[in-house]
Amino acid sequence: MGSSSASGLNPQIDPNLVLKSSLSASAVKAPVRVPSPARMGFDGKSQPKIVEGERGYVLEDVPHLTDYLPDLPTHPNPLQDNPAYSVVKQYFVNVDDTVAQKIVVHKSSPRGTHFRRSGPRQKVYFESDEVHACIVTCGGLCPGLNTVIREIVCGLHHMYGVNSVLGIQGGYKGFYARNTINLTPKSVNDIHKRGGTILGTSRGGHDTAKIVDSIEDRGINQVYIIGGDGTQKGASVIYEEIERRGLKVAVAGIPKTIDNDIAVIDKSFGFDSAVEEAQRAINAAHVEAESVENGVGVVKLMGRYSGFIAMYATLASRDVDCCLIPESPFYLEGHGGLFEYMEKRLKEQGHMVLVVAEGAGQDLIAESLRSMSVEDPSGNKLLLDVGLWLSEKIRVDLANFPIVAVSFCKKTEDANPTYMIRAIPSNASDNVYCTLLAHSAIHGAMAGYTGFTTGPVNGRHAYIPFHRITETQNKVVITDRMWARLLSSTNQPSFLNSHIIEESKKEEESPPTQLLDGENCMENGVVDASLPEL
Ligand SMILES: Nc1ncnc2c1ncn2[C@@H]1O[C@H](COP(=O)(O)OP(=O)(O)OP(=O)(O)O)[C@@H](O)[C@H]1O
Ligand SMILES: O=P(O)(O)OC[C@H]1O[C@](O)(CO)[C@@H](O)[C@@H]1O
Ligand SMILES: [Mg+2]
Repeated sequence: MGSSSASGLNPQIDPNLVLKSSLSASAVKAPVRVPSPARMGFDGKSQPKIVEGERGYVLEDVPHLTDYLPDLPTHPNPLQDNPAYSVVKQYFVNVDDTVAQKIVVHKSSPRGTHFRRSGPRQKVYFESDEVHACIVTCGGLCPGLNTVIREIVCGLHHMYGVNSVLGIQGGYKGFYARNTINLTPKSVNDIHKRGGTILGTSRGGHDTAKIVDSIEDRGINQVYIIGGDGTQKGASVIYEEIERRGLKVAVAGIPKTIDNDIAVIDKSFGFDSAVEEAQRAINAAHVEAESVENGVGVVKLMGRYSGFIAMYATLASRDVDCCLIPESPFYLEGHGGLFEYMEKRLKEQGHMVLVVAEGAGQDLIAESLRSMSVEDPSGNKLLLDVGLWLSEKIRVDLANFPIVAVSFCKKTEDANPTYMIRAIPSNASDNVYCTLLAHSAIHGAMAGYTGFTTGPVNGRHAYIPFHRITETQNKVVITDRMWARLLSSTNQPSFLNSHIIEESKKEEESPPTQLLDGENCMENGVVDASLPEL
């Protein structure tokens, strides 16, 4: 059965590659529960695992259990005997396969950054009946959470014969403050048809030591963590503590964010569903606005720091006259301001629809309300209600504008579908995407990878080190072509003077994350990752 072939880097890796971190040389020898400083820096954080190859090739690799437990035995992957999968030619991913972060290159470009390709490996590091997995969902809701839960449970069972999967209830704090539930293919069979998460979720309450104690006490050896940027930061410290304690426990993150603000990956699950649902709210606001003289519909959508939902909902709808997002500062009065544009628009067509991301204009509102900054239990800034504020401003202040009829803004609708768009079940394409994410995470954990997040990079699923997706946030680049498309489709002002545009262009000249760099991914659009291959 078991052959102990694995080292921190895959043993079959291209010999031309040069290992930059010191992991294999200094890895701890003892097999179980040995505190392992091997890849830890002085601050107790894992060091990035960088491998360099020819012509500027760089692999930003993810940790492997054998980095700190070098003598772990391997086992043949049970998928090779699975009638559904064994027919596939080359079902197993080659150990040297990596996914390029940049796909738009020039003749003389270096080969650039790569991530390890996800998918099933020939050898696995867990036997079926040895696996005790758990799943936790943290942060805000997002369409597709239940689908990911379902597919982890069913995938582990059907592909790897795993029967022990625990659901941790109520987010991170559930590890030490709540009972667990057993998840079986039968119990999760229909959950993808429901919104929310059957496990419950929460913000705050991340106590690393207590969480890892609970993992150890319960004998859990695969931890699947579904959540946004905060959750992935939490997953990273859990992984570090597990490595420090020398436990054979794989930690796999599955990125969840309705705002699509997670860097590196093409698109987050639930985003498409949310944009689709937002169309209904925009339609409703349009019908209302159109039905009265000078009617204005204000639709507030989610997007704390990133305006992707608002931007895509606007681009898709064609009924929106102005889209306001956190990345694009705006002002109300004076030349080039919102009110001037609204006057013009209302004179032209007698009604208008504004889409506003909840994080837009926060400075403006704070100025006018002189409010205090408050945080939620996870430390996220609580936002002031831009929808309500803007509707009120329009109702009161814009009515004083000289050219506008007295009846102006008699009716200003503040449609607030903010929470509506995240409580729905995922749509068809998100469902398929969630399945691939779940499978990808399972294959990675079974193959002994740990401390990773999984997601599509240019349409191919990859294992990405935690720090790569937590160090920056994905944002709409307002000097990029996608935002220009939006401006040209709504005809709204850019609210920027040429000086600001030049400054922001300069800022973006430093190497950005993949999604900040328009050239990588459909001109800073969202790559269609609905049917990527593992
Ligand atoms: N830096 C951090 N270190 C450890 N845990 C963290 C960190 N930041 C956030 N967390 C934990 O992660 C969980 C989720 O964080 P948060 O509420 O910010 O949601 P999120 O994962 O970012 O999702 P959303 O997209 O909904 O904001 C919380 O339990 C929080 O305590
Ligand atoms: O009200 P809650 O649950 O804290 O979540 C609101 C936040 O969650 C998000 O949807 C992120 O998941 C943000 O867009 C929004 O600001
Ligand atoms: Mg967050």
